[in-house]
Amino acid sequence: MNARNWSLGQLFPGAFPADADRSVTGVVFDSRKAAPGAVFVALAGAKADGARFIADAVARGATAIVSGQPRPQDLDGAIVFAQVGDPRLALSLAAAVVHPRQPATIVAVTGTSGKSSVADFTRQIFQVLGHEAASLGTVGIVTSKGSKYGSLTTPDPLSLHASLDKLAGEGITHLAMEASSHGLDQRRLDGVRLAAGAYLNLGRDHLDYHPTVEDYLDAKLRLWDLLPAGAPVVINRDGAFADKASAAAVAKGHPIIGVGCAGETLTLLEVLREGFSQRLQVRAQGREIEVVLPLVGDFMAGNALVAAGLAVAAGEAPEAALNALSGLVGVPGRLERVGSLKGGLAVVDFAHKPDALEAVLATLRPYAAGRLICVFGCGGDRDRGKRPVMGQIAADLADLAIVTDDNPRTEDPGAIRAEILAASPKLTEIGDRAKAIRHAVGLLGTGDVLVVAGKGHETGQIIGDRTLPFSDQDVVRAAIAEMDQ
Ligand SMILES: CC(=O)N[C@H]1[C@@H](OP(=O)(O)OP(=O)(O)OC[C@H]2O[C@@H](n3ccc(=O)[nH]c3=O)[C@H](O)[C@@H]2O)O[C@H](CO)[C@@H](O)[C@@H]1O[C@H](C)C(=O)N[C@@H](C)C(=O)N[C@H](CCC(=O)O)C(=O)O
Ligand SMILES: Nc1ncnc2c1ncn2[C@@H]1O[C@H](COP(=O)(O)OP(=O)(O)OP(=O)(O)O)[C@@H](O)[C@H]1O
Ligand SMILES: N[C@H](CCC[C@H](N)C(=O)O)C(=O)O
Ligand SMILES: [Mg+2]
Repeated sequence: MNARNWSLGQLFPGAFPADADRSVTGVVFDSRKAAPGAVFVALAGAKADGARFIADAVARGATAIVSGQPRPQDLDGAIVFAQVGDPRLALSLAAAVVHPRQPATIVAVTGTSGKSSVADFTRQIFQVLGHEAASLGTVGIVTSKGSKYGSLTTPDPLSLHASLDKLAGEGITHLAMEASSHGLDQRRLDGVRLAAGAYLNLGRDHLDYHPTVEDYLDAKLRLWDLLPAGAPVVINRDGAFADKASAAAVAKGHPIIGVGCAGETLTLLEVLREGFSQRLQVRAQGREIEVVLPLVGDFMAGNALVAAGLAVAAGEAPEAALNALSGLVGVPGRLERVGSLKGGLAVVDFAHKPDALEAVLATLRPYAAGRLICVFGCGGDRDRGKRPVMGQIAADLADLAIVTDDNPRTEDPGAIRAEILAASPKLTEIGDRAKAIRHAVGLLGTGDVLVVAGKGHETGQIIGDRTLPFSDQDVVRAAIAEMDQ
């Protein structure tokens, strides 16, 4: 809770006409965090209705309530109360008042796959071009001074605005952030002053939360509503549903920076694979520019161009943005080459959804003169429908696919594996993730490539409500060290 006070009129303009001058000590949306004098915003959530916790917030000292529902009849008369149409929006706007500073230039990227990579690459481009830059998303907050891990891709509005305020205070002028579909749907970014947005692609994910794919796409395209009039939008023209994303941007009057093979602003003309790098020919402003991208994979080239597009949207010269790509460093746990054993290569990747698994296996296939081996699983308490789909992809695209556990959370790990294994008799099963990885490393021989997919940068395995320390990279390295005798 912050030391200073705010008036309710400042925090929630128009919501408390009679009590606008009343001051509160802070804003909370979780009753358990309510301190004396706070305003509690009751949110209708996926698991619970926040209105049920109004009494709890008051018992802990809250003196004002904002809710989507009418005033509870038994609420103490001394407590001020406002009913608003969209409590999540009200919360986000209030969070931006409580934590007022933001980096001057903030860009956001949405899409099913590649957001973390694009946010990181955009930060790197901004840094190369001389700006104090940060990125914020699944891998946490990253600046030139280091990184701080956070558990959500798009944090809740109070944490998000506290971070933006702190970054601005530290002198960060440029920020690239991820906009998850949950974050957009739940209005977590509505108080962020964005300069530009980007759309990558759309595949199957989060259908446990979004009722349909259309609803999922609509949530992503809310990003355009958050941009000021005339702010540019970067579209990966090669991504699924790019036409819909661009039609929605045009309808809202946003100019488009199209990138990719079908892009009109940064046009990818040719890609030549050179070991673990690739040589890109890109046309920008009528000129052909050659970029040596020190990263593997067609989709990483696409991500890099979206990042360059965001830098252009933020006012950088296209050629300068493209030239900065030659110094890009890969993101932890995204096609990360961890080690080699007996002429075989081990890679760790964050693919935990069908499109990503398909893309990563297709990307690694040309590197596998021998066998392509895949160890993967599916998270518990997440979209069940993707399990057999991922099982089929692994069976089709890998020579050997081992199904293992990946954050079973509150589900029965064996039951999750069974849903994946049902896709194909070709799949094998080793439940314990460390054992599965060790077994796969032991199979490596000349020309083989092993990809351990699903956890990427994660440092824990979530079993029940406990998170046990676990790192795919550490297990791979330890297995290699043990077997490389
Ligand atoms: C499904 C989902 O998105 N849930 C998020 C949502 O919680 P919710 O509002 O649905 O919470 P709820 O449990 O139903 O409770 C409703 C309200 O009652 C309040 N409450 C609850 C208990 C109590 O005693 N008192 C009280 O006041 C809660 O604080 C909440 O405000 O809003 C919370 C605050 O913003 C989030 O922390 C929470 O994320 C949960 C932990 C989560 O796991 N989210 C994941 C699925 C997520 O958001 N993932 C995306 C995408 C990831 C990606 O693909 O990259 C992300 O951005 O990370
Ligand atoms: N443009 C892309 N198209 C398809 N797959 C991709 C793309 N970019 C990355 N991937 C795959 O998706 C995985 C996750 O990449 P990244 O973390 O950059 O995406 P994300 O959108 O942030 O994912 P999440 O929503 O899970 O945080 C990568 O490890 C890779 O397997
Ligand atoms: N942000 C994603 C990450 C999933 C990572 C994967 N390891 C899993 O647990 O399914 C989610 O929370 O759905
Ligand atoms: Mg991410």
